[in-house]
Amino acid sequence: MRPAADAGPQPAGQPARQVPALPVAPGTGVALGAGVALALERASVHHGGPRCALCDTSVSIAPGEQVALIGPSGAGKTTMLGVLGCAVRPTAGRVLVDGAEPWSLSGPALRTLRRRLFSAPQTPPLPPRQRVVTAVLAGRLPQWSLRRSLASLWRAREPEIAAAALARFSLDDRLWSRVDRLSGGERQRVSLARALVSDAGAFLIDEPLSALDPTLAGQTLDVLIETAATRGATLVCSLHQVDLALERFPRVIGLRDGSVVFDRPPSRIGREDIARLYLNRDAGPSPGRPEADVDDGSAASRPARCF
Ligand SMILES: Nc1ncnc2c1ncn2[C@@H]1O[C@H](COP(=O)(O)OP(=O)(O)OP(=O)(O)O)[C@@H](O)[C@H]1O
Repeated sequence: MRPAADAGPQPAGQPARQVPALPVAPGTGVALGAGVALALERASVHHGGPRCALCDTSVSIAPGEQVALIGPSGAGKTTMLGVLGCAVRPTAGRVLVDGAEPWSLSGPALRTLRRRLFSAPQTPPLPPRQRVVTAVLAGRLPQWSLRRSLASLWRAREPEIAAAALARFSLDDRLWSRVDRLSGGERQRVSLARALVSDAGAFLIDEPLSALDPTLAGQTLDVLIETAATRGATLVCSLHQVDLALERFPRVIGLRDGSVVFDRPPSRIGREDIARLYLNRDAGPSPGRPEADVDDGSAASRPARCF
């Protein structure tokens, strides 16, 4: 693993730039690097209709563990991340964060617990007219007082911290740009830079690579993985890039129809497992569809590398 200070993505063939290490958040009372334990116990979520978006699901994620969530559209990945991030309340079952049941806590205790979690949604909620520096430093709001947060809207505090985070994503030259002057991929990385400036013990990241080209996607994922590993933070990341999930994560959970189909290391996930996970049951088999790639018998024992 590369050291945190020089791990930012670099264009191929160019010498590595010197990137300052991220300063540590002072005085928050939250130990940087203390990973958060996350668990679902027979958790279900109904978003209103009869179908469950998450169906009687149990998983246990140790502090500092790195887990990829994969599965077809509508499988329940965002819903699972929402439940783990205490944004979505399970309609049945329990979620546990560091052993505590968030939905039974008082308001202030729940807010304290949520500070331990950093959730990055699929579509970054970045105000278009905001400066990038302000957008990134929003990742520090949970650890700032109200007064300091309001003051930061007027004048950016600690811009060097935002600059260091942006540098990890090769965006340091965009520090003072307006958000609406960024490309979709730049906006996505600005949103991820928020995770780097936060002192959360768990990163729950929903499809962080959807707007990125393949090279940037790999580099960006590496920054997230290295940052989490360096801090000992827990990382749960939903991905549609199955190859990257299998290459970069030690544990991969396959979700389909709100249920866990498999939950194991990539070395024990075969092409057949991937093909079944993504099987489109509305259409019959045809050449080029996932099941056509599966070798009968031996496929399940080989790591999948077919997407
Ligand atoms: N707010 C909502 N109201 C009603 N149904 C919802 C809501 N959010 C999600 N769903 C439904 O819950 C199911 C799971 O959705 P979810 O967004 O968790 O899937 P996903 O695996 O993240 O999908 P994608 O890969 O397309 O982002 C889907 O059937 C979806 O239509």
